[in-house]
Amino acid sequence: MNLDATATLTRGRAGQVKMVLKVLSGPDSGKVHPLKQGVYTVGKAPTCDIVLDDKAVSRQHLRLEVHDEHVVATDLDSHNGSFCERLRFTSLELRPGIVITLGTTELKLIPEDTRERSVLLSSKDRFGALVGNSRKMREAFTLLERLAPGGADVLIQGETGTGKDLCAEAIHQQSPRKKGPFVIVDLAGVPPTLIESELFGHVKGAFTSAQGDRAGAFERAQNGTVFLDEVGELPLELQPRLLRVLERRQVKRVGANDYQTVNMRVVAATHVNLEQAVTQGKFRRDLFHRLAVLRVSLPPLRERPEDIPVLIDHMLQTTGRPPSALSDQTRALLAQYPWPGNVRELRNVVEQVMNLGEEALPDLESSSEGSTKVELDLPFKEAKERLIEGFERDYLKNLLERCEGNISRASREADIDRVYLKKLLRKHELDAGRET
Ligand SMILES: Nc1ncnc2c1ncn2[C@@H]1O[C@H](COP(=O)(O)OP(=O)(O)OP(=O)(O)O)[C@@H](O)[C@H]1O
Repeated sequence: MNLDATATLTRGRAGQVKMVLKVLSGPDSGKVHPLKQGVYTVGKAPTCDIVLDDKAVSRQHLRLEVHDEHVVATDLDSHNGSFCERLRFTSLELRPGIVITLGTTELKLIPEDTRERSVLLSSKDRFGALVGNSRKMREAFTLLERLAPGGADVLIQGETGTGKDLCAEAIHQQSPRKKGPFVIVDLAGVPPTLIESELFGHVKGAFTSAQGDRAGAFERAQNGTVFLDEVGELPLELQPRLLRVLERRQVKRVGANDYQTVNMRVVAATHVNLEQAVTQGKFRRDLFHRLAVLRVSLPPLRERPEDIPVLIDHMLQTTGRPPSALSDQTRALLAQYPWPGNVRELRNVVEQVMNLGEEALPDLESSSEGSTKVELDLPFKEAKERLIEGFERDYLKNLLERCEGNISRASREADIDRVYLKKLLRKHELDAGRET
């Protein structure tokens, strides 16, 4: 490595700031280094252009060559290595948005002119208690951030365990109604005979067991939000009454003569396909259209396997455990399972493993399409490598299929650098004829 040459190039740095390097974690967390075209050294030595006060970083750790739209990062034979997506690299072309790790320090490359936008985008890695880094979840978060502060009713669709409850609560919390009540009615959990009274309330004597007046959910949610979970379970005969509530904000208690005006927002959720329920005559078309004005879909976990590591880290963090609490082997196993019970099932398995140890990992059947399986009779290191290789191959195949072989799209969807993606595709011989 020719440090003199680097110094000459460094002096040649000129022009406008092209990008910034933001320190996301480690002792220098929060620091931002503007990068102009030219060469920078990164390391612990005070003579480096970007000094990191991290014991696990070498004195001269990394060299960055900043170009117009990309940066070439070269490891300077560092002791602990430079990593991207958990893979060690010696030289890598970095595109804006990418995160690299040196020691315990994570560094993110952000284009200067969109710094503000990037911060906003990264804040979309979560919405309330929901986390997710996949493109699909980020899109859902962007939509949710926009619609939550408004007053319009919302329909959340998603399979069981995809976070519909958490999503409804976060919408309430991020709305001007957050100081008001959040009233939940699980329509699948209330006996059909009681749903009417639960939703609309009743007056004394309206039916045999009505011993006093009772306000229904809509009234109880005054100035707040009503969450109608499993709205598809609402009996057909009650559906016109819900429509009236949505359209006129008026409710009449069972047995009462007059309507009362209510001021609340309705957030409804369903795991069934309501359009199909409409065609089957189980759900009123007018009610569906009224409910579906603002629709958010939470994708199943099998369609966003890249969220699995993020969710696992989040689960470990919320229970006060370090990321190392789960071995790479267990992580690889969890990452290749299709999770029919979605995030709830993943959370249950992670909790089980945390409490009982990794031996308690249930026998997760691998996806029918997947070729990844644990080969227990091999030496540990080899078995682990094969498992990870299998996961990478399955993941990439699925990614390419989803993106119809378009590499740029695949790189965006998987949120991995295009050059790195191409390298992975080459490694797994999946690159034939793909140049898009
Ligand atoms: N994106 C997410 N981030 C973090 N945790 C999540 C996420 N999605 C779901 N969970 C976890 O999964 C659990 C189940 O989520 P939730 O009850 O919101 O799902 P649901 O879609 O409402 O399921 P159901 O249809 O069965 O009621 C939550 O308690 C939470 O721990």
